[in-house]
Amino acid sequence: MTKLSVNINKIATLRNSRGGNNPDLVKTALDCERFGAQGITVHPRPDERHIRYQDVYDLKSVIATEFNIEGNCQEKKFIDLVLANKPAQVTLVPDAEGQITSNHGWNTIQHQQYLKDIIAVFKDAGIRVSIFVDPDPRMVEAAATTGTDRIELYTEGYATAYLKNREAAVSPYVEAAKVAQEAGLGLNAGHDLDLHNLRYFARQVPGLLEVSIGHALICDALYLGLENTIQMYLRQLAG
Ligand SMILES: CC(=O)[C@@H](O)[C@H](O)COP(=O)(O)O
Ligand SMILES: NCC(=O)COP(=O)(O)O
Repeated sequence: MTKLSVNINKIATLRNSRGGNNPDLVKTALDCERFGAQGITVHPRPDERHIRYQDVYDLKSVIATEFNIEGNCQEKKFIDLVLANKPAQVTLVPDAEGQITSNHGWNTIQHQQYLKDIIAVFKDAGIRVSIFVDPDPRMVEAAATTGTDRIELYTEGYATAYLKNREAAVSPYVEAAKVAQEAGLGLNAGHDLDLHNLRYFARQVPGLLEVSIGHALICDALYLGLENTIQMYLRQLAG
């Protein structure tokens, strides 16, 4: 079964736009769980433009499903935040400063030693580690030498190419997933997955343990309601 982890960054974006507490991020996370989400994902960024560091503490104390914190482990503040909260999973993303959103995976060959060292820190704290990678077999093979438990395949390329030719779009992801399986790595995926492209991806990619979805899901919820939307995403994953 592939788990759905709802990324609630966009709820925080909306809240921050007026400075108050509407919508309430913690309540939304609990509602996502109540509506069937099997995990909650946040991606605090150094400028706190959506998720604030304090949000992570507030969420950690109430979330009953899998809590996944994504972010840039080259920031000391991020490492301290994760170690203080001990989520079920940390996903390491190589964001450059000022990026609008995540737009590439780790070069696991170039940063192999750095990743080994930082992954050991999180694993010593009992936190499962996933690293964000492009669907490139060389990057997946090198990821397997870092000690990470899982990889998260960056799916923006799939989402963009899906409407033109879905077979070609998913093919590198299927290959990357096979390499991950052979190497004993767990497999997550995320970025720009939506109600149109999710079912095909989940059916084609072997061993998919979890998807994290935020932007499209929260946009859909504006029209369809949050409970209904989460149920619709879960149905895409059910086959
Ligand atoms: C890691 C990833 O794929 C991103 O999608 C991220 O979690 C979203 O971040 P933003 O909400 O800041 O665009
Ligand atoms: N890891 C990907 C994620 O959490 C959500 O990405 P998106 O659905 O907001 O593009």
